[in-house]
Amino acid sequence: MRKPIIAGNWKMNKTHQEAVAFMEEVRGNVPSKNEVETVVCAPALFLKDMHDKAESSDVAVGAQTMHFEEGGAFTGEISPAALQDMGIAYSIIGHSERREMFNETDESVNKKVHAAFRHEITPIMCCGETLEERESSQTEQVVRTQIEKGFAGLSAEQAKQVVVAYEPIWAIGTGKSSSAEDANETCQTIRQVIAELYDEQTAEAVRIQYGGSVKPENINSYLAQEHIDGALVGGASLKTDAFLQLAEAGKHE
Ligand SMILES: O=C[C@H](O)COP(=O)(O)O
Repeated sequence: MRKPIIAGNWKMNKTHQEAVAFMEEVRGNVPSKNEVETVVCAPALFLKDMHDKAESSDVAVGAQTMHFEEGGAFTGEISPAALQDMGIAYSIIGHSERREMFNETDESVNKKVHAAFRHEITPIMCCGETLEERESSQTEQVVRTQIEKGFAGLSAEQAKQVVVAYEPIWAIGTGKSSSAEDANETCQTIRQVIAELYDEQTAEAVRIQYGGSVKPENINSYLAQEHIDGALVGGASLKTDAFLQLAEAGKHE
């Protein structure tokens, strides 16, 4: 039985004041982490204060990206050691916006996943196809390559702890969500690729989120699917009431 994981990705939104106020509002109201993991991935500037505000609540705070190096001359970057030092236990890795606008590749994604494990950070590793790739029937091959390269060199024990976020790029922030059945089919492919890389038991343990225009009104249809274990939510995670509804939906998966 895989525990559902609902994660918000705020992207470059909110001020520090708004971020801390959000945590104040949600910290006592999210479902128990024994039933569903709830994470808010916020701009790095706010992480420490959000984490402090969460105290021992059931909502966790995550980063949206991190570097794979321990430290050094990487202007503007955030080290995994710094995240770990602040108590940050999750990081999104390889979001399509990072791949498209900040030159992240399957190779750097793989290095970041390894760095996350060195620092006790759970990687939320993103994959997904463009509209062009989908329309030319390349979805399976694209996702297969992203998973094979992203998981390279991980032990089975590490692989089990990776959270994969399947986000068809054409469904991100567009209001055009993938049908739950189509999303499930690709998530099943992802699980199959992991089974080929490792074994069935490892593949069955990996949690796979769907992301792309998820909101309180449609999350249940995704969570009802066999291979979907949660959601990575952008726009709808910015409002406390919607975020709490999404977290609550995870509880009933
Ligand atoms: O990381 C989240 C995704 O990019 C989805 O964003 P969205 O829910 O605004 O479509």
